[in-house]
Amino acid sequence: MAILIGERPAQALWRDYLELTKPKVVVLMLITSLVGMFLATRAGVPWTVLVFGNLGIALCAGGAAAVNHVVDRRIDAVMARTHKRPLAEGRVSPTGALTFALVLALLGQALLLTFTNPLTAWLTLASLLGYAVIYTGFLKRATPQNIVIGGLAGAAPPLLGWTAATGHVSAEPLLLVLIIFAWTPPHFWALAIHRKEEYAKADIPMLPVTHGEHYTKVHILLYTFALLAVSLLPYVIHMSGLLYLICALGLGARFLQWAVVLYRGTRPHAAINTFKYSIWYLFLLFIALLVDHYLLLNL
Ligand code: HEM
Ligand SMILES: CC(C)=CCC/C(C)=C/CC/C(C)=C/COP(=O)(O)OP(=O)(O)O
Repeated sequence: MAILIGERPAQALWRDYLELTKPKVVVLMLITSLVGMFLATRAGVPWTVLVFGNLGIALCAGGAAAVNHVVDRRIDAVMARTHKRPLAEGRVSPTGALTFALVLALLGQALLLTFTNPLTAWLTLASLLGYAVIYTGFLKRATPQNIVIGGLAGAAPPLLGWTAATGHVSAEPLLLVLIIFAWTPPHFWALAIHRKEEYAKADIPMLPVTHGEHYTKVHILLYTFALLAVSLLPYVIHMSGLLYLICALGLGARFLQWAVVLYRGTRPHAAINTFKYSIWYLFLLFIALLVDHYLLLNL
């Protein structure tokens, strides 16, 4: 029998707090930080860095996401996609969510400082503030380029993984950041086209609302071209081998195909399908980087 707290089952409470951390987004981020870590070294990554480094990054990202829920609770309540969120429906209070965010962020920072290095802790803190304060608190309501600039925070995890393993920044992880940076606009604007009316209703200046669908589709196409080009650079600088090149070309060509289908407007549901594909794309591209890395090491 479920234990009741007031009118609510106790179990729903932890689920609400988990939802605040945007767990699926954070899991994909963790895959990119793990790949950053593994690609950074020829020798293995120490298990403490692997476990507590990634946990630290995940806790800080989850903390940033919880702040996003607090700041956005009023607009979340207006949009169909987000109106059932814990703060939008009042199941979690802003104070409760902010306390939770603070605990996650402090725990994350403590783990990073203890098991990795100050550089990783600083860069993670910058990403946390970049998303929670600069993107959510300011850019989101200020400019249709919000997600392009704010995308840097979400793109950081491969760099965070790399610095956690090595203690320094270098060109290779910055290339991985660049890949996610170029991926973010097609990822988000495809969804924004699908949800255009909701963003307009919430008065958020997303690109399809301010500049129309056609303009947004052209930009998705351009960024997808740029993404395909940038995704080939790991091969060009001999960071990755032939297996990665083939995967990057195949995955990129498919992304481009979706961007063209979306641009032409010939298929129903093209926008949401492009958004869904973008998630598979990033996941598979980073898996390809990892598999290729270990293949190269064994050759
Ligand atoms: C500023 C940058 C970004 C913006 C504006 C953005 C926007 C969004 C939005 C609005 C959703 C929600 C879709 C929904 O609720 O149906 C979403 C979903 C998702 N995003 Fe992003 N995103 C960004 C960066 C990233 C990054 C860097 C990653 C991972 C590396 C990522 C991974 C995902 C995943 C996995 C989902 C699906 C979540 C689910 O099904 O619940 N996003 N994104
Ligand atoms: C430390 C570190 C790596 C920080 C990164 C933090 C993080 C979780 C970034 C996620 C990016 C994202 C999902 C943006 C969408 O926000 P939105 O407010 O536009 O979307 P929403 O309407 O679904 O809330």
